[in-house]
Amino acid sequence: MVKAVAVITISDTCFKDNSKDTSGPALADYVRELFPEANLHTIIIPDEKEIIERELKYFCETNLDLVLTTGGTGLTPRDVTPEATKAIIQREVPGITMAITLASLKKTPMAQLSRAVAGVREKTLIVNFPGSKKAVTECFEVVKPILPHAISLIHNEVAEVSYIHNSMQFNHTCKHSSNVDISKVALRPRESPFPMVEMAEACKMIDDVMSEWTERLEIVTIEEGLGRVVAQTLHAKEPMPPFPASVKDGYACLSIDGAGVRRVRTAVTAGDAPTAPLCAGECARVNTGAALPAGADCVVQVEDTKLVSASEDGQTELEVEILKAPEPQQDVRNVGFDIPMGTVLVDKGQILDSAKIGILAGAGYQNVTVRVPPKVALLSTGNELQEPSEVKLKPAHIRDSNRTMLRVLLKEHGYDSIDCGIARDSPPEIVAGIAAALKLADVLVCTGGVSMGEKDLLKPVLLKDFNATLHYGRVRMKPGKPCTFATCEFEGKKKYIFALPGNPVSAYVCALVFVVRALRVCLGVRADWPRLRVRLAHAAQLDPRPEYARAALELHADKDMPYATMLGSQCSSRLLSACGANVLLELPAATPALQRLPAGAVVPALVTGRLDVYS
Ligand SMILES: Nc1nc2c(c(=O)[nH]1)N[C@H]1C(S)=C(S)[C@@H](COP(=O)(O)OP(=O)(O)OC[C@H]3O[C@@H](n4cnc5c(N)ncnc54)[C@H](O)[C@@H]3O)O[C@H]1N2
Ligand code: MOO
Ligand SMILES: [Mg+2]
Repeated sequence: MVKAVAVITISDTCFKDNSKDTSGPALADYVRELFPEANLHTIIIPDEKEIIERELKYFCETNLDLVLTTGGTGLTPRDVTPEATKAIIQREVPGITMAITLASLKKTPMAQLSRAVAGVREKTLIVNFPGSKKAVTECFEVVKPILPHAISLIHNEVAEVSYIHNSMQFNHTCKHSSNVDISKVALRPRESPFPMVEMAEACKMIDDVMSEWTERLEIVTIEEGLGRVVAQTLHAKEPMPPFPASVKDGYACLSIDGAGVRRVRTAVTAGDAPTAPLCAGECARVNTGAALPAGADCVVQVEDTKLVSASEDGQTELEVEILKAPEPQQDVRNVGFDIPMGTVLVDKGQILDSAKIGILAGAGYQNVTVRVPPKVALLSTGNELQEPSEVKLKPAHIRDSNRTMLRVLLKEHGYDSIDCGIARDSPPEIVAGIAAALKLADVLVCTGGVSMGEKDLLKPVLLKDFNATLHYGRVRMKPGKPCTFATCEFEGKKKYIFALPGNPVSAYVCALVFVVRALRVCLGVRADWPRLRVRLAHAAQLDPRPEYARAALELHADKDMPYATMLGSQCSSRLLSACGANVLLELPAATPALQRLPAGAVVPALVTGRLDVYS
């Protein structure tokens, strides 16, 4: 447990004018995020070796767990932070500075000029960072995953260390079997050992991992292909129209005849094969879509003609007057006008919609080869869960809503899934539930048991019993913080596991932003949800985590942008907040300066629902 941290800004300039300090506040924010329960001390001191040494010693003597400095690590004569740090530490930790330098060198050759030091005095870890906000941000990312563990090691926290060792096998190569003892509640870690990754990192991990998925194909009828991703490019094997066709109901003529009286030689309605070619001075009555007789090169609509003579019974037109001289090709669709032969009708990677299916039908295709998404299994976990169909609830029980919600959420977005029931909160039951699901599916989506309680067994079971690689175990997002993405080998095949939080809204949001994304990556289609800029219809309180707020859009023709109304309390348990939502608003994390967005503020919104269905 990290109780106290100090962030020291070391800079003559910032010491004189505190408002110039940007790296210190940035570092303080990162520390608050990583150790929300720790007391945080922030000070600004000048580039004076004695003062730096005195302050570092003071913080070590007052038993701080961690001291981070920013500034004074470069080559100017006033840069003395490394010297002061070296003078007071008892053990150097060169790996930390090496890791920072290696990572920074990828971004800038200037990293060669940093002389930062990391080390331990008594029970305090001290790490020097450079003095810019950008550098602090990049360097903190590098050390973030090891800080809790390093501090536990310094404090010799045996239980925590062993758990962290096991859980830290993700991202790394040491895939030895885990010895996490999850049966002893007193030994559970008091702080999550899983680094909190940013949303963008989590998405990138999904994209990298899921893009390994090898394409699987199946042939379906074009109608069954609705919403599916086409795996082969289909061309027009014949032109559309296959004959020169009239665009209007009128008279097919020779444009060279100009205006004037014509003999109506024949009538051609749609579907009639044209008769003998027209000669000069003749026309043919035609309907929209009818084939033009040979010789005709234009159509004059009936409105631009006058009857000159007819048979006595009024059944037959004998002569008409063309009132205005027609242009060549007027109101004619020539062969291939709509679709020239060889045109790409649907391209590999496109999603079939009604128009494309119509085109394929018109072009004589009956079947289409489409990509097959991975098989998805759904598993709920929790001792408190009963089947939704059960009429009577046992004391302290609830009905499982996640499985049904996820099944239809996936269906809504075009994916089938296999229901694998409920596993109780015991390691053998969870192992059995996961194993049964992995036998049937490539992707397992389970809910519950990923947070910090003694019954939250998913991560330890995945690590220990499935030797899984955890790509991430926490994400800086609300809802969905403990969301987990893992892969493992099972019966010789790679499996992909999304362990979503049990809270219904967390499961809903994580399924949209992670699971649907992963399935889209497998199909090789655009993975991101479309983003709109929308205005808040009301003020919104910001959370320390970036938030996906469920909202309904109102589309007003007279307003410059759609207006978004959040759907009541955004508590993670309250699925009513997602009912009727067609967007997830991407609300930024609160900062000391910005705690609330006013009504009318513009925010990005992920369009996850239908915009034509709103109340
Ligand atoms: N000490 C801490 N506690 C919690 C933290 C934390 O960081 N420290 N994180 C909170 C957050 S954020 C979330 S989200 C939840 C995640 O919980 P779990 O994934 O461990 O899920 P459970 O504990 O099993 O259940 C949570 C909640 O959801 C209900 N639930 C579970 N499954 C279903 C289902 N299939 N259908 C309907 N409702 C379900 C369950 O009854 C609980 O009420 O943890 C916080 N705690
Ligand atoms: O992240 Mo949890 O999903 O806030 O409730
Ligand atoms: Mg829990």
